[in-house]
Amino acid sequence: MAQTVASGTSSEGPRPSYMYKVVLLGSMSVGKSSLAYRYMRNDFKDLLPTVGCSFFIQTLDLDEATVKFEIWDTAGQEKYQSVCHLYYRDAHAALLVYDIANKQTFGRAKLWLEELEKRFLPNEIVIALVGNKTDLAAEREVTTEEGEEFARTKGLLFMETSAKSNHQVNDVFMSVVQELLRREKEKAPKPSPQGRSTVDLSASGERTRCCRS
Ligand SMILES: Nc1nc2c(ncn2[C@@H]2O[C@H](COP(=O)(O)OP(=O)(O)OP(=O)(O)O)[C@@H](O)[C@H]2O)c(=O)[nH]1
Repeated sequence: MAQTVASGTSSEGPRPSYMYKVVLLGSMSVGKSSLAYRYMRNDFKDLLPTVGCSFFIQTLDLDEATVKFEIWDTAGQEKYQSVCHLYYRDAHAALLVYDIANKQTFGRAKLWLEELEKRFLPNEIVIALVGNKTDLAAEREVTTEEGEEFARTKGLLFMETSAKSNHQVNDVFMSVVQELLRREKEKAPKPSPQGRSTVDLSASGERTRCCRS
């Protein structure tokens, strides 16, 4: 994954700095833009449908690292689907968003997962399944258990949110960051018994990418 120069210091020495691209995918009107807007501005308002893609940058100063998040909000309308892969092809993480009050959008999230599975190697990208609009509890068509079960079988992070009532929006992005950082740690050089570092060559440098574009 993309590690840039060390920046800042902590009690344990210089803090590493990472840049991650996170892409929001899902059917039209599930609330992708609203989630991004809530996360970036802590606000909720009626937004126009996304045209193509919009892009935000958020910097997080965490204890263990500085993380620069590039958040790519894609358009859910069918007419933009053919260009979507251009937006997610070098992503480090994807949020597959559906509307808990619209079962069809849950089906579409599953199709998005198939698409990502074709284009990325296993574990190459962190994927979170996000059931949005929990404030519409009375209209719910997808149970929490259905979402959880699907995420569990596919090894995805899972969370239900409401961009409107600000339910777990920050938590979704934070759990994605934590998972990305956990994977960074896993790949970090491990000290050998003699005290010398061993480097996992398969995990260092540029990521191996799948063949499709
Ligand atoms: N009740 C409720 N409505 C929401 C929530 N999030 C978004 N909405 C509404 O759902 C509609 C679509 O929201 P957007 O954020 O534009 O959805 P989108 O997925 O970005 O849509 P596209 O840009 O067309 O792909 C808007 O009317 C929002 O106000 C939520 O958490 N609860």
